[in-house]
Amino acid sequence: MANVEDIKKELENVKYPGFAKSIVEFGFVKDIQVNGTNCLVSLDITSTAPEVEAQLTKEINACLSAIGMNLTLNFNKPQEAKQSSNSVSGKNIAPQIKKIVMVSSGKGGVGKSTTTVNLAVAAAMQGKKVGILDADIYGPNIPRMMGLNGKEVEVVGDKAKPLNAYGVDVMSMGMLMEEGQALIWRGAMIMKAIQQLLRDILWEELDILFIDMPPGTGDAQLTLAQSVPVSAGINVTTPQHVALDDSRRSLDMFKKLHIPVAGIVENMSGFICPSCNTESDIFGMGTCEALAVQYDTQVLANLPIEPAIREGGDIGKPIVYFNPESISAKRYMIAADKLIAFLESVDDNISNSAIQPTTPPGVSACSTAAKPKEEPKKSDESCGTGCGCH
Ligand SMILES: Nc1ncnc2c1ncn2[C@@H]1O[C@H](COP(=O)(O)OP(=O)(O)OP(=O)(O)O)[C@@H](O)[C@H]1O
Repeated sequence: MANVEDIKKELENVKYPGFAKSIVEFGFVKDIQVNGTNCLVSLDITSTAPEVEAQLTKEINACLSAIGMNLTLNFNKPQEAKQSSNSVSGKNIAPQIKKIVMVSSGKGGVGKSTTTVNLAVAAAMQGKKVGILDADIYGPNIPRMMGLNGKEVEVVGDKAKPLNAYGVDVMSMGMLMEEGQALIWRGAMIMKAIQQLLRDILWEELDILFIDMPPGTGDAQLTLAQSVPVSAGINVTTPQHVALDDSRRSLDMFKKLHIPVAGIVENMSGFICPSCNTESDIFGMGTCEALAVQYDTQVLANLPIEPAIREGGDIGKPIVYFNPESISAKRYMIAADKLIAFLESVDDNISNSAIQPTTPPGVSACSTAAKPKEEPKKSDESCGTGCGCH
């Protein structure tokens, strides 16, 4: 009859799936109890995968029945992470935020920060409690665009308080680091910084937190998706074909990270002449429509090149707040409205009401405000400034 030593010897022949070492060498065999021809083996394993447990059960059974033992196996394994949201790790390090919106672009300079600022202010103007996290470590422009450049961050205990402008809470890498520092940042540092910006900032209860990401599809995007459930992704692009190629990468990334796509913002789409206030096509307009169809999403807005948008960014006075009657402001308002409706549908249709643990089931952070009417000016005549209108 076999004793504990005999059984241990047999178990030395059982390799841990995928490795050359045995379960004994790994130290996974925690206890062996023998009672006549019955034995109880307890294993601590590191994998939650059911196939690992199944394979070990099969192999241990085979080798112990060969020496006439009846086996009872006990597995002690880690809890499987709940996959109730797109948060790959199942973690949510910022549960007081109901909806997180990742604003991304395939490449830099297409107007991602401008879009983030104006959409966030538009959502706040529609009654939402909104925040912006400027995670663009390579070019943290949000403080300037929100008129917060040079403002001191208040520290409470070991946490920092976001600043507020135009009803929006704002925190930026730019407010917390020395100038130029980010240029040497790589993978792990970016990941740590993003997690800290979510965990160590005193974010209040927010309906929507917009996150202005660094351009591209790298570590920052992955870290964010692994740290919090992201309810929606917005892709900002320009209508030129080369930008659209980058956009595809960005939209593919959303797909891979299981981030529902709220839509595409086609920025610098046409030109609004400051003299005659008419819109004309410069680089192409409307090319994102086909992209949206391809990715089963919508175009949230076509934003023209409008000098007032750039000026508003430069002096920290977002157009949507300071010039709400402008064509661009109205388009931002409609885009925010579409986004809010989308965020509601994420709750209703994608059945991920647990996407944010603090939102009780059935309660949405969002309501749909009345759509502002857009009244683009029609003009039959050129203003004579060469804007291209006719
Ligand atoms: N629709 C627009 N009309 C006029 N100017 C615009 C428009 N959109 C953006 N800009 C201007 O273009 C410049 C780049 O915009 P922004 O900083 O928002 O781009 P970004 O994609 O966030 O860039 P980065 O990759 O450097 O962070 C800014 O000066 C901004 O004011």
